Amino acid sequence: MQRTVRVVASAEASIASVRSSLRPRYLCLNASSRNLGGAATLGSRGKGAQRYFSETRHIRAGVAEAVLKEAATAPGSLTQETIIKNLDGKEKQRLDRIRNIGIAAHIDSGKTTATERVLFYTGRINAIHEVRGRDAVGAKMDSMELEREKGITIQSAATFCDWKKVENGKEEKYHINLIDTPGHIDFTIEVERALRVLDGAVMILCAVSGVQSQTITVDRQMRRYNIPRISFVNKMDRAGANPFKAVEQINQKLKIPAAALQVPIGTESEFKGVIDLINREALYNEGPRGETIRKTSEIPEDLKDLVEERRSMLIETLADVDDEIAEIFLDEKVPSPLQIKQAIRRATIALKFTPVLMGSALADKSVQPMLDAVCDYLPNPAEVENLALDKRRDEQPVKLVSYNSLPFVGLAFKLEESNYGQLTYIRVYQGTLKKGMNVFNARNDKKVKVPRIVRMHSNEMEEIPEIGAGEICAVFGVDCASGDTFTDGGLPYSMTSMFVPDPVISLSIKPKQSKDSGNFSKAMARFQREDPTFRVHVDLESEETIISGMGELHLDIYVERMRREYRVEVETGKPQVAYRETITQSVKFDHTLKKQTGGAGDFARVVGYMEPIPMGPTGYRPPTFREEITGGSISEKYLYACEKGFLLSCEKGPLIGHPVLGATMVVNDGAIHMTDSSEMAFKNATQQAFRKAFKEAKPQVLEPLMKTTITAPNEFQGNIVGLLNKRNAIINDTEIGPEDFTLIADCSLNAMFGFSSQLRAATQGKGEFGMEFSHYSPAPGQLQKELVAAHEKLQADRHKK
Ligand SMILES: Nc1nc2c(ncn2[C@@H]2O[C@H](COP(=O)(O)OP(=O)(O)OP(=O)(O)O)[C@@H](O)[C@H]2O)c(=O)[nH]1
Repeated sequence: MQRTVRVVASAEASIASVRSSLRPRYLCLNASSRNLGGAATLGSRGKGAQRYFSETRHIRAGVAEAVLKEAATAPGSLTQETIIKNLDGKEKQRLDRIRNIGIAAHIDSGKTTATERVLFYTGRINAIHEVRGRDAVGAKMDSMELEREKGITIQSAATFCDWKKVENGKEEKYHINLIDTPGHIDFTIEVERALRVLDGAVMILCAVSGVQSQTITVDRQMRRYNIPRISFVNKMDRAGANPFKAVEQINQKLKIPAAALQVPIGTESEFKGVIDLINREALYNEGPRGETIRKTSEIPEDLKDLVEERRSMLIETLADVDDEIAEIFLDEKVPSPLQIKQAIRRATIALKFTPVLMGSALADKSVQPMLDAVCDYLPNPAEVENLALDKRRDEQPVKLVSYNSLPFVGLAFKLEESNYGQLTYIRVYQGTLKKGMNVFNARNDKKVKVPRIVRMHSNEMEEIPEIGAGEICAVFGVDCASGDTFTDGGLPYSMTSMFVPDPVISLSIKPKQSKDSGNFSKAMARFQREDPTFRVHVDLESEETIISGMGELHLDIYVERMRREYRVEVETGKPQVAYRETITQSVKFDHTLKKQTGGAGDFARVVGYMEPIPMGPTGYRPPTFREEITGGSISEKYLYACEKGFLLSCEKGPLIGHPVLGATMVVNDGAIHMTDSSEMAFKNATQQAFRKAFKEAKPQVLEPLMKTTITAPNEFQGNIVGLLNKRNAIINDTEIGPEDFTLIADCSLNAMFGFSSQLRAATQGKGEFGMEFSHYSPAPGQLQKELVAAHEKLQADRHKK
């Protein structure tokens, strides 16, 4: 399990220290049977202790808070379990009934369609609208006009709902905060930031395609943030649906033990419902939109064997990942349904297992059992370890506790511009966020007042006076950047933010009419604030505004949003690839900068060598600078200037003006002049030495290779292999399914421009593809020559001007 709870040397000792800081009479609380919120129990200290008992009852809430406060401020003072055990009953129950979940999957698996059902069955919406449906309304969670038009999710959308789960004839209400994320890799940051703040996820798979390229990406992202997940095999109504193939693929390809909790009743258009393997019960959806679940213990005769076979497989898989089931299994006994459920919960939260459910969102089948599974098997906020870094204590990690009366700590994970100003999504990790409260931004210590708090329901909102720990909300009027931590000012905490991939593609952009430049700048500033993978900079040489992002679709969407939301028509240049430059051999340098133009001159001499850095596990490494000066020929401050000069040079390589990777510069000697040397002289000398040495070190242009996944009906395989061969792609894997095939290849990004339209033409619009940055690799010789020549011409033209 990666979500290790930091077991502290002695939790009890810490409790003792907290207690000793309290007045002595509190010692009557028994450490082993502390029940701070419930009835305080009497210690074994006899009558003296008894005398204090009644007093303690009055202040026990205070003690609870003191212990918890200490737990939250002293790094590693208590284990998460101890803290949770000590939460008072009400608080425990509140947390127990909260689930913060995300829905993530490959493109078009049915995330939005499934979310629409969830909202309908939980009573959040009164009617179901389909993605690209005939009623032209569009699904609730695809609220952006562009999303509805294109039928894709571009931005993640947050909502919440209450699900009434029936357990043993009793209704239990769960509050679910839910984020629907986009499937396209171009919008991957939306998945990253959602997973960063969620406690669990539903991974949706297509019953026909099983694990697809983006499922693998999503799997990686879930692992990055230690997110427990349940799996939902959707589209069981489609021809060729096979949920067990999907289960097998989760085991094999994602390498996470998985087992089905259900078997389908009927397949394809005859798909009627599922059999719950744990209770051996058939579940049928009834009513116009499948809103009623009819449960019966009558299992269709032809499915009885399959039910027993799959039930045994479930128990066997659990025995591999859960000790309690392993023991029962070894004793050749059969676990009870309750034992199975508890084991699934334990193993899922421990990231050792994923339970697989199945259904068809579009056909309104078997979505409710998936919601039950969210409540049954995904963790509540108190069961997830969330850490902050304590700035006072050398950034040591501290556990945050989802307890309402602790000091507030929250993370701003997403920004969005709305009609009422900037909306900031916040996950409250600890404490309570109240309207009108002052919060502090841990990045810059700025104090901001929270004027309004809302709960988001896609693009609608509901104003609330406060929000407790473990919840997700949005606030207005709080100026910050994505990933900022907020506290109540008392705790010097900051939380680590999400992983932000580097952009791979850029293009120049400018408004067609100069009158639009105000709105153009506004749009740029907003998009950049909202999306950390969208970058904007002005190229100092060409004076052009350059936007960079994750792919053509990503940038196209922003250009389109500029037109629609800001009424700015823009001109864009040809998309440019984010090339890099490197060297392939070691060279020595000995460079002197000497200028004597009357008055004070400039003097700096730098001696050393430049060499390639060996590749790291993820490829070329960032450039590094080292000094190996002996005898103090260059002083510390000038060496610092040398390093600055080197790093500056690496931002724009000498070959084609792109950043440098995989090169190290070592300065091991030099000379200074008593009056003429300066930091500026050493910086410039290093830059000049770098340019010369770089060109001598057999430099190379590197191009990004993209892991490209293409799926299309089998009959088009030949066409697609032809298209890829033309692009010199390296095909790494081909998988042929009953209808479709999937091909995984490494392609140069440069060769993939315009591929989407060619793929459409070659597959009658039935092919799909996705690209994701894989690694940098030397560009083909001819391309390198062309790029260098083009860069030289550009430089010469600029000089002429
Ligand atoms: N046959 C069938 N089609 C479905 C099912 N669920 C969704 N679809 C269809 O699959 C397509 C994609 O559905 P979405 O809900 O937009 O999928 P998504 O995963 O949210 O898509 P992105 O966010 O763009 O990746 C739509 O045309 C849906 O109608 C299902 O259970 N069965």
